[in-house]
Amino acid sequence: MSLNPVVESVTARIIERSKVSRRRYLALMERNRAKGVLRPKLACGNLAHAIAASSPDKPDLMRPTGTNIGVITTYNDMLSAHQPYGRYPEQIKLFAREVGATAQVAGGAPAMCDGVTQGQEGMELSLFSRDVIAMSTAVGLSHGMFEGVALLGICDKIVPGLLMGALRFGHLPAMLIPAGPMPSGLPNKEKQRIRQLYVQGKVGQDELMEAENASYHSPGTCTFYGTANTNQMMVEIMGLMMPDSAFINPNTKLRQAMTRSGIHRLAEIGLNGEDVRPLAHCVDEKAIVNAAVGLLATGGSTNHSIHLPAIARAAGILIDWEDISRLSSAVPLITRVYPSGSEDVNAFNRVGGMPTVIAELTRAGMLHKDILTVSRGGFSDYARRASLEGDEIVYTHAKPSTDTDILRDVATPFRPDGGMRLMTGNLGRAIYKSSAIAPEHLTVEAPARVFQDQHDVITAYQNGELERDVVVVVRFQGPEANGMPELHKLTPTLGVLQDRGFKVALLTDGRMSGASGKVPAAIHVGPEAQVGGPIARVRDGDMIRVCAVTGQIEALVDAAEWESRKPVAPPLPALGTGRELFALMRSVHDPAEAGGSAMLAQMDRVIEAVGDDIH
Ligand SMILES: O=C(O)[C@H](O)[C@@H](O)[C@H](O)[C@H](O)COP(=O)(O)O
Ligand code: SF4
Repeated sequence: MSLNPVVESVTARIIERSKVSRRRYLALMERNRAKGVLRPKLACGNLAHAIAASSPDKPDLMRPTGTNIGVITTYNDMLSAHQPYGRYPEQIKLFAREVGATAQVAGGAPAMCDGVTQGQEGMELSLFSRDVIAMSTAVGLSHGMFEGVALLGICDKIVPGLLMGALRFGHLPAMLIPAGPMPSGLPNKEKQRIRQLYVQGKVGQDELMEAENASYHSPGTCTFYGTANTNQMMVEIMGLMMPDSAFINPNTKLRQAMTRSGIHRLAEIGLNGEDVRPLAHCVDEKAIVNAAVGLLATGGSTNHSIHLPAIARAAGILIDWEDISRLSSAVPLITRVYPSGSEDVNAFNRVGGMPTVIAELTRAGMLHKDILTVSRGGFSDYARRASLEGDEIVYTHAKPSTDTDILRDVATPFRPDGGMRLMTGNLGRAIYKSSAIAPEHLTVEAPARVFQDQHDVITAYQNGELERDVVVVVRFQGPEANGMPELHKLTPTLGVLQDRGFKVALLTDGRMSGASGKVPAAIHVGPEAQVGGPIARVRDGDMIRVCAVTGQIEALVDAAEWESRKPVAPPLPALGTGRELFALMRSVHDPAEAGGSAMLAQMDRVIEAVGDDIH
């Protein structure tokens, strides 16, 4: 099947828009390769420091012709998904030695668990922690000791941050090394039901705690299709991890075999390997479009409407929400995984998983087949299912889905269009995830109730003030205001109101979790309230229309009255829990649609100043 014309035209539009920035990016990566810091150029003192503690690998590390893999690890015990990484570096060193290579931990990067910080002050550090991760990745790789990079990360801001940092060392080949989802526990839908019972006072804290522990019960990624698992999908469909490696559970033989084969392959594609594949050439416009297509076809996290533009920017590629919306009009929704469906990622993987998704979308002409991947055979390798025969991984062609309630073919999709769209109107621009919304809720027109703090919404509910059709407006939640937190704690409360038959929608310049689902939400509204955006003009009682059918976010207020209104003044910045440390980033960031990064906003200024005078 030839390439879908919308995919083709959006790709062409992105290539055209990115011509200058992509040219400069590739020139800088060539400068890094030709004149940058690489192991053979280190002085004796530099090298001695780098290998002082690295017996028994010292002799190999002294050989400039070998392959030394730099590991960036984001291990900590806060993220169940990252807990398995604690043992990975020692395993990776062993696997590297098996093929005459070496590995060293180049550095670590922080990782925030958005589940631990959800509804807490720490969530206000979450989005900008992605920049900290990118810069930490750069600090590790700046040692210049490496011919290849192994990135250990899975969750929300971590994979985007790792890629943003590693792409600035795009002259080096790199690979994401996943660790996989935890085995299924209490079903996500049942967890959500018990949360709603708790909100209504029908179950107590002990029952809620028991349900939460039964849902989040062991090492591995949470099993809903949120931002973390959307990351895994995205990295796999970009060909930046080994084929069919995203959704294998931790602590299994296949998982360990996949890590081993990844490290062996990384030695082959490293700068001194026989099949060099620099990250800068793997992440091109077509790979970015493949990621966007995967996001839409699988009903992935709304956070990727921010992360994908940021990752693309780090590779000199410019995408916007119009690109995503245009693709969404052509890309069918072919998976339903919680919150868009009832089943979890383990079930998704069981019924066919990424190989079946990639095979199906490729067959339908929805994906670029000619992208450079870390796998030897190229993109077609990713339409293959991995299994173990003894200790060896064998690949077989992907099979059709075995459960069409979870995964379908393109000819019989859940929806003819993707799970996400751009919303516009007199309230600005926003993103709306439609894949998890029942058809009867796609248009909500109701009076506004305005808040400036998510916790006040729950208080208003508890005081019985929201028992009606309502558009809950939560503003001053943008990157400039307080770091653009997720407001996912509102989901159970708004879900209760919706279940009672009220027309309910959320409108916010903040974010929602990839795990948020059933309640209509127009999010990432820009310009944000903090910079005087129109959302700062909304008053209690204004009729607001949130319509995913027409793509509209509209304050139904007399035009002259609307134009005459002044934006309300911002609240004072919040201090405590380290939030004051991030004031720097809140003052210089890009808007959400351009990726919401403070680091990239400033980077682009210096790149613009240097222009083509790269040397
Ligand atoms: O974007 C995401 O996918 C979320 O940030 C997710 O990583 C977060 O952890 C949720 O908050 C978990 O869901 P609960 O908060 O419902 O447990
Ligand atoms: S998926 Fe979310 S809640 Fe689960 S470990 Fe990752 S960041 Fe934490």
